[in-house]
Amino acid sequence: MTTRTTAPPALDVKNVTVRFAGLVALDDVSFTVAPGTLHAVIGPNGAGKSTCFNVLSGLYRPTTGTVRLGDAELTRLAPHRIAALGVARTFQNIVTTQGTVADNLMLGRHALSRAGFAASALRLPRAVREQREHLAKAREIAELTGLGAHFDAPVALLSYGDRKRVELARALCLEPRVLLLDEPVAGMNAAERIRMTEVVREIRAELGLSVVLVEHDMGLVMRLADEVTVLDFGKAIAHGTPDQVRRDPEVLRAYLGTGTTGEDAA
Ligand SMILES: Nc1ncnc2c1ncn2[C@@H]1O[C@H](COP(=O)(O)OP(=O)(O)OP(=O)(O)O)[C@@H](O)[C@H]1O
Repeated sequence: MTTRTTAPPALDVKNVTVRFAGLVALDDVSFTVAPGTLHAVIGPNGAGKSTCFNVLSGLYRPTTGTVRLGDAELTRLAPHRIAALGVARTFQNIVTTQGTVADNLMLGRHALSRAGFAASALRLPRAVREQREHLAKAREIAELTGLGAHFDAPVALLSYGDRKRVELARALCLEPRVLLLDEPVAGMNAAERIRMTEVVREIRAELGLSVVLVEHDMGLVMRLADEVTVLDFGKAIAHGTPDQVRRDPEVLRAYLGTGTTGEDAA
């Protein structure tokens, strides 16, 4: 896998508010994901984490506020335009059980294809060459995410942990500069969580991309995050390193107020 030499631009979330009818799901939220860092967004249930992710990936338009990736304003772009600027996301719920691992990763390469449909269908030399290059890249990403041995296997036959990593690998096939990880270990057993933690570490080291992580598993957040933003009732109540936020009185109040404590809730 080629290691990226240029750092991704900063991702800047500025004064973002999202209103649904009378409800304020995000209330004037600002934070910056510094280039090449892993930034976690945590908070109790209903705090606004998914809303925040949906704004970053373009599924929701904020009522006010902006999201910028370097010089590019993402705020009003459609999801596929945001993806084309190098922001890829995973989804909390695994959506695919169709096809092989290779098929799914090639879907992730689709947005990067230059040869048109007709050229591919006619198997013109340029299209054939491009297809071969995409397949080689997909195989590299499968290796990096621990799926190399399953490259030609049907996804439906894989374990839950492996399928979650197919979802991650599919997003990586877009060669993103920023990866949005939506609860990557949800529903996993302890061994699968450890494996996913290792893989996230490896992709960061190898690809140098920025990662935004929404995750309920506080152990994972504390092990992986460089910086954490804590949401509560739509407001950002704390920012800092994992150590700083875990000792922040406002954060403790937010979690204790929901009846959850310790490392298993976010
Ligand atoms: N499409 C929507 N329409 C109306 N209200 C919504 C919508 N999406 C989210 N909300 C509300 O916005 C608030 C924030 O929800 P959100 O799903 O962002 O929280 P969350 O932190 O991701 O919660 P969880 O940890 O339970 O997934 C909640 O009160 C939720 O009911």
